[in-house]
Amino acid sequence: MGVAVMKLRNPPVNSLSLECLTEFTISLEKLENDKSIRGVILTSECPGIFSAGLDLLEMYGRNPAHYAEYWKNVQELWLRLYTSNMILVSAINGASPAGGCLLALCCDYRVMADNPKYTIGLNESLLGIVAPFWFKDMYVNTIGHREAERALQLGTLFSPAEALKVGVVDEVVPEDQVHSKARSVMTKWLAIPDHSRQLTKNMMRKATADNLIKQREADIQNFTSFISKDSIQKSLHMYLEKLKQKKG
Ligand SMILES: CCCCCCCCC/C=C/C(=O)SCCNC(=O)CCNC(=O)[C@H](O)C(C)(C)COP(=O)(O)OP(=O)(O)OC[C@H]1O[C@@H](n2cnc3c(N)ncnc32)[C@H](O)[C@@H]1OP(=O)(O)O
Repeated sequence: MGVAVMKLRNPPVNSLSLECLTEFTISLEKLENDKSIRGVILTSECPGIFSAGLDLLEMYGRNPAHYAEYWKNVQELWLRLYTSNMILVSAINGASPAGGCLLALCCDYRVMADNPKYTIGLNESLLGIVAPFWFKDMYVNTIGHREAERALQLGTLFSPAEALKVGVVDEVVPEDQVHSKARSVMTKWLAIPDHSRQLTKNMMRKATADNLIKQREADIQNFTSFISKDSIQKSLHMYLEKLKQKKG
């Protein structure tokens, strides 16, 4: 029926390394150019994890040129996903912090597994970093200004039930039904003529995407100087240590 399933697979946690981001963007572009594909279901092959978000090791202990290159690719993937002509449905079958949540927010519809261990949200402030304005804009578009303001400051990671209530996800279903539900949602969206749906999507999202497009270079510079700061590198170091300790 012209639907592709994209499964993220970058073990152990589906972090978005530079390589993973680049492959993702290329795959998406191929699907976009394939006239037989009208929709994509985005999901994960890592058990219990949708995506751990941006790869912290791409933002820690590297040089400014690397940060700039990485950020350019993060922007590129976001612009392509958010403005895709295809119908994107996410089947969120695991934890989805920060960049993981970003991927889900780019979709037209979000189905999440009803497992309270899985959380979703833009938790950047907990890491001592700040969600960029375009992450914020997309959050506001999805859950409204007040909820976004609170969730961004607190770095809230919502349980599936909370995420549903606030509107971060559209539907929560038993874990074994995430894929079948995503498929049935897709069928409903496929019934709408592409040209009218695409123009409507464009009308809703263009201003947000254009806001980044008109200042892409400045955003790269901002990211690079922010992430290069000693204080920010220290915060990331502490966060990585905390992740390690949790294990031990
Ligand atoms: C002005 C403009 C300003 C711009 C300012 C800058 C803006 C930046 C925007 C940032 C966006 C982001 O997405 S920042 C990324 C945010 N992501 C997170 O906070 C997720 C952190 N991770 C977790 O919470 C957990 O790992 C979780 C995903 C739930 C899985 O838990 P598990 O118990 O299954 O697994 P763990 O034992 O924790 O992790 C397994 C290994 O993976 C590593 N790992 C986990 N998440 C990772 C990650 N995102 N990147 C790299 N590595 C990661 C751990 O360190 C472990 O490494 P080893 O110990 O070596 O095995």
